[in-house]
Amino acid sequence: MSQTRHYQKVCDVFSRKLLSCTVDTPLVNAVRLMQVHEVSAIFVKQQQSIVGIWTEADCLKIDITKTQFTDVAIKDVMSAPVISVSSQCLLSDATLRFQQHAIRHLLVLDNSQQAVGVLSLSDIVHNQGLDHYLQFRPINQQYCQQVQIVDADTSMTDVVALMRHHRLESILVYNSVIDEHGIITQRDIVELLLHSQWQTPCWQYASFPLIAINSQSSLFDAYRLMSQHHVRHLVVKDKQIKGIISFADLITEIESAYCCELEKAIAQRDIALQKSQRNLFLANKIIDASLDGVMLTRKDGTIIQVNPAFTKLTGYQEHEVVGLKPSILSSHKHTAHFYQQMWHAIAQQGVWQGEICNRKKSGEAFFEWLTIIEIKDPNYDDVLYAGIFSDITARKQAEEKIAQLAYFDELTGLPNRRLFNDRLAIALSTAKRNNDMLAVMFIDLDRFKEINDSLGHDAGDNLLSQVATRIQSILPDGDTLARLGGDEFVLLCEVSRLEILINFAEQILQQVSVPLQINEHHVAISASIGVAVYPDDGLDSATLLKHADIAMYRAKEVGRNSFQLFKPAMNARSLERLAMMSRLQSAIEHHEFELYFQPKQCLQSNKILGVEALLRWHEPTLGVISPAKFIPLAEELGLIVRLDLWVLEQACKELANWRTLNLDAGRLAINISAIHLRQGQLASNVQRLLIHYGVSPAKLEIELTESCFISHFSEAKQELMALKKLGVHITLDDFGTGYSALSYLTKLPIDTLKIDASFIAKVPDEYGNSEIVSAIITLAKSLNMQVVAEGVEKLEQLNYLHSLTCDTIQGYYFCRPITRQQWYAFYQQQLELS
Ligand SMILES: Nc1nc2c(ncn2[C@@H]2O[C@@H]3COP(=O)(O)O[C@H]4[C@@H](O)[C@H](n5cnc6c(=O)[nH]c(N)nc65)O[C@@H]4COP(=O)(O)O[C@H]3[C@H]2O)c(=O)[nH]1
Repeated sequence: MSQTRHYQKVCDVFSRKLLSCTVDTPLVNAVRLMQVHEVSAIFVKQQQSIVGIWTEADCLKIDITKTQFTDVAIKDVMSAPVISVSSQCLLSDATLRFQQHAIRHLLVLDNSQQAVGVLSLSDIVHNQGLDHYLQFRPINQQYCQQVQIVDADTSMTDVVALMRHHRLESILVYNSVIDEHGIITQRDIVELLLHSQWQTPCWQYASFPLIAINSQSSLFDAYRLMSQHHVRHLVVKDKQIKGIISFADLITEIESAYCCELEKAIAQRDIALQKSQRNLFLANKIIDASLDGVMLTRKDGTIIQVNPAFTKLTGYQEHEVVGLKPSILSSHKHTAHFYQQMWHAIAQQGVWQGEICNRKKSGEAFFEWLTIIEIKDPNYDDVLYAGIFSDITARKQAEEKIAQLAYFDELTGLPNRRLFNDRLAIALSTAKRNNDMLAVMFIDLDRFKEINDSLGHDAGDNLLSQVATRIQSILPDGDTLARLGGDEFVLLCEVSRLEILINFAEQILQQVSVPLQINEHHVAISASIGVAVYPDDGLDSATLLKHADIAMYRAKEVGRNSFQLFKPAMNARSLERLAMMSRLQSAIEHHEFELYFQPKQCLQSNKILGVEALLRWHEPTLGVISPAKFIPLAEELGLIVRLDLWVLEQACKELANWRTLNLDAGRLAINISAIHLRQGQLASNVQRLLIHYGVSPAKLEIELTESCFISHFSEAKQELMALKKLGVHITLDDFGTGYSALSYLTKLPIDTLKIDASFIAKVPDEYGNSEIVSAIITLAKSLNMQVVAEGVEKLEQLNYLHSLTCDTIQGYYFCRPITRQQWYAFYQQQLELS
C-alpha cells in the first residue's frame, strides 16, 4: 500500500448520494427508494436529524413468518445509533472505525456537524487503487466454505429462515431437472420484500448459471469478475463447488491487511517520533552551545527563538526580542534594494549568505557574516527562517586597514609602488589613445643613508616626510608622486613640452635643496633625478621605469643634485647586468651556490621551531652576491626553476641528514619563486625528491610570496592544493606588502603568514606599523593560521611581538643566516642551553 494512502481523507472519496426517509416510512417504500436510487443503504430521519440506517444486510433481521411487511415501519427494523465520521478524518482512521463497529456504511458529517454523504467500504476499495494489492493475494481460504445448497422446490420462506439461521449472505440452489446450480443473495431477499411471495419455489428467484472462479485465482481476478458481471458473489469451483466468495470477503481481507499496515505505520511513526524528539533535543543543545548567533523567525519575520550566542553578540536577552522583528537590529546602513536582493535570493535558492552591518542593543554597529535559510516544513504549510551569524567586525577592520595600507606608504601617506604601477598603466593606455607624452621621474635622495645612520631612523623618517610634502606642494593636479621604498620616489607627469618638464625637474631639485629643520638640526639634502619619456624612451611601464632608473644613476654619476633625461647610451649599465646574467648561467655547474640557514624561534618556549634555507652565490670575482640581486636575474633568464630545484634537493638531503643525526629542529623552509609555482610541476617535483631522500613531507615548508597569486590564481591554487595534499607546510612570505585583495587567504591552503620585515623594523614605536602588525596577527588568528615575524633585530621588537601573541620570530636577534657547519654548532649550543 502506498504511503500517500495514509494521508487521504474521507472528503476525497465519500459519496454525496445520501438517501433518507422519515421514521414512519414503510419498509417496503424505503426498499423501493433504494432500488430506484441504486444504493445499498438508506438513512432514517426524525425532525431533520438522522436517527437510524437500514441496509441490505438488515433484511435478514425480519422474521417474515410473523410480520406483515406492508405494515412494518422502517423505524422498527433500522439499526441505531448511526455511526458517523468527519469529512476531514483520515481514511485510515475511518477504516478502523468500520472494523471497530463491524459495519459497512458511515454517515459523513461536515465541519458544522451536518450530514453531507455516506462512506462505504466499497468507496475505499474503488478509490484507493487497491488493484495492485489484490493482485498478489490468492483466493486460497478467503471465502465461505460452508455452502448451503437447497433444492429448487424449497420455498423462499425456508430459504430466508436458513439464511437467517446461518447468517448467510447467499445460498445455492440445485435444480436436478436441468442439473444446474443457481444462487440467491440478500439482494434477492430485499427484492422479495416488495412482492411478498414467500411460498414460491426458490428456483424462481435464483440467478443462474453460476459465475465461478478457480480457487487458485487472485482476489483481484475475483474483484474483476464481480465488477464485469455486476454481482457480489462468485462460486469458488475447481472440479467441484468449494464455496462462495463475496464482495464482503474481499473487503474483510483488505480491512485486516489495511489494519495490519496501519499498525505497522503507527509503530514506525512512534519510532520516528522518538527519533525526531531526540534529534530535536540534540539540535537544541547544539544551537545553544553554538558560538554563532542563531535567530529563528516566522514567515512574517516575527522572532520566535534566539540562542545564548545571539544574546552575547547583540546584547539582547531572548525575552526582549521574541515577538519583535529582526529590524530592531538594523543599522540603517543598507538600502531597501539590498534587502530586496537578499529576499529575492532566499525565495529563489532558499538561502542567502553575506556580510551585513547591524546594531547591538548598546547602539554600537557591528559587522556580521550572516546566513539566512528558509525552512519549509513538508507536513505543515508553514515557512520559518533561520538566521545564523558571527561577528566579523575585528576581521573586517583588520582587512580594511591592511587593504588601505596596501596602496599607500604609511610613512608619507603617498601612493606606494602598487598604486603607482596601476596609475602608470592607466596613464599609458590613455596616452597611447590620445598620442600624448608622459614622463616617469625617478627621484633619489643623495647621501640619505649617511643622514639616517648619523641622526637615526626617526630623523630619517622625518626627513622623508618633509621631502614628500615639499614635492607634493608643487605638484600639478593629475600628477602622481609615489614612494617606492627607502629614499626612492617616483613621479608620473603629464608632459606637453619637454622644456616644461625640464623646468619642473629643476623646481623639484630646488625645493628639496632648501635646508630642513629636523629636531635641533638643520639638514641640507639634495636629490638626483632621472627622467624617461613616453613614447621616445619606452612604450611600457617596465621599460620606462628601467630607463628612468638608469638616467637617475647617471645623474648621480655626473654629480649629484642634478637631473638627467634618459639616453640610449645609458643602457651600458644594464650591460653589467647582462654580464652577471651570463655568469649566473654556469654558476650551478660550477658549484658556486651554497645554502645558509637561519633558525626561527618559538616565542612560547624560546626553542628552535624551524629553519629557513637561504641561498648564497659565491661569484669568484664579485664575492658573495645576495639573492635579492640574482633571483630576479635568474627569473628573467628562465633559470629560476633549475635553481629552485637545486635548493629543494639540497633541502631534502639536509633533512635526511638531520634524521641520521637525530637533529630535531622542526621544519626546513625553502623559498620558491612565483614562476616555478605557475609552471605547474612543483608538487610533482617535491613529491619525487621527498620519496627519493625518504623525507617526511611534514618536515618541509614552502615559502611563497603574494606575487604568486596576482595573476594565474587558479593554476597557483591547484598547485598549492597538490602540495597541501602531500602534507607540505605552506607559508606566505613578505605578507602585507603586496596583494590587496585578502579574500584569497580563505581560498588557499595557507598554514602560516610571515609578516614582512619592513613592518617589524618599525615596531613598537611607529604608530602605523604597530597597527598593521597587530592587525595581521589578529587576521592570522581569526583564519587559524600561524604567524611568523621576520627581521626581528631588537629585544623591544621581540617583547612587543610577544605581547601580541605572535607565535614565532626570525631575525638577527635570534640568529643571522649562517653556514651549515655554523648551524650545527648553533643547534648544539641551543640544546645545551635548554
Ligand atoms: N635586515 C634584516 N634582514 C634579515 C633579518 N633576518 C633575516 N633577514 C634577511 O631577510 C631575508 C628573509 O628572506 P625572504 O623574506 O624569504 O627573502 C628572500 C627570498 O625572497 C629570496 N631568496 C633567498 N633564498 C632563496 C632561494 O633559495 N630561492 C628563491 N626563489 N628565493 C630565495 O631572496 C630574499 C632575500 O634573501 P636574503 O638576502 O638571504 O635575506 C633574508 C635574510 O637574510 C634581520 O633581522 N634583519
